[in-house]
Amino acid sequence: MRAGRYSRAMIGRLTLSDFRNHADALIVPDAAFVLLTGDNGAGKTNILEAVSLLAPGRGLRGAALSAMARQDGPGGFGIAAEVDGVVLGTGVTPAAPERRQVRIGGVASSANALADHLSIVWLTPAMDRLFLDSPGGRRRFLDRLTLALHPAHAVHSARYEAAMRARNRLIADLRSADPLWLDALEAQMGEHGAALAAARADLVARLNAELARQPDAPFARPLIALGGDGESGEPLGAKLARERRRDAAAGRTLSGPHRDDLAVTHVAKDQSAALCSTGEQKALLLSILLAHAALVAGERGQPPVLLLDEVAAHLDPSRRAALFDRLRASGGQVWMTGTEPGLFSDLKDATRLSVTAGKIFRSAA
Ligand SMILES: Nc1ncnc2c1ncn2[C@@H]1O[C@H](COP(=O)(O)OP(=O)(O)OP(=O)(O)O)[C@@H](O)[C@H]1O
Repeated sequence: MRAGRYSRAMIGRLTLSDFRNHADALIVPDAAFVLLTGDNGAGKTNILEAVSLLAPGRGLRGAALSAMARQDGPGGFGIAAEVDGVVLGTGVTPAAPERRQVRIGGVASSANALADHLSIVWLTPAMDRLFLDSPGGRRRFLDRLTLALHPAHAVHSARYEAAMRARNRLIADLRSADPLWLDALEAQMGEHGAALAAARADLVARLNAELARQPDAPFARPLIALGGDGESGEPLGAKLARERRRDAAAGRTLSGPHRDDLAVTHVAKDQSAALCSTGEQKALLLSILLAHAALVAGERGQPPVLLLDEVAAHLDPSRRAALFDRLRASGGQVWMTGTEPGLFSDLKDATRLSVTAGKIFRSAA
């Protein structure tokens, strides 16, 4: 456990330069809740996206870096945040608009190193269809949660994918493929695939244990299960070797953790999440994220920063009040957006900001 290295993970000061529609913005939160309200298109989600770039990856929209620099700006953008006295900075220069640069405490660093200073968890409207759409989105969600607890997950994932791509190329012409090379690739897939599956299974078990500790009402309690074909007990490497011909006919690898899925059940209703109402699905997702935030807090000794985009508007008043209570109890910093300031009127301990066309103003409670 590395928790001793972490202090209070709160963003004390955030500056944006030429990021999306924000030419020059400064936010100095002085409370656990940071509330961003304003009309559609004002630039609220853009601020959450900027914060999400203080973690490894492409942020909460998964967008291209070149799309983030302000149109009509000089090209390039910068984001800087003070986290417990250390300035985390990221951005791109006009000369290299697709090369993300990271500085930690003024020293050039890697995006992965950001995770040592700040842990960030988000929920956006784009995730509303998570239970309805294809398994790929659920796998990415699962892997994002897994990575927060198993830092090596990204490496196993990259090596597994690389070996699978190489295998897919070879089996496209199975007769002239070198069997020894296929053996080697399948052994790699077996090794990294087993690590992926184990980390995911560990995450799911810990999430379910955490969810069982959380109150059931008024939030829906989910039960999570991993669906996939890893149940047979046969090592993946051997299975892949046996299935070469079938995979060659299909033109791709049909077995392995790249086919896993996440099955979520609404416990009280004994119903799949996909059959639940829109608001119930949102509540299930929030329960999972809050349980995950509790796991991250336990692992790191520090709760993550939560970014909740347009979450309050989807909940009825009792669920909204319960959410605010749970968020306060989580002890972390929470950034929330909404078009209606009235949604947040019950929150006394908040930095209230109104956003209008890329300008940010302090607003009264
Ligand atoms: N690179 C960019 N340069 C300038 N403006 C941009 C850029 N990218 C996006 N925008 C603008 O940012 C605005 C969207 O901002 P954002 O998504 O933060 O809105 P929002 O306040 O969250 O709105 P909603 O309530 O509708 O979700 C749009 O008007 C869009 O044109």
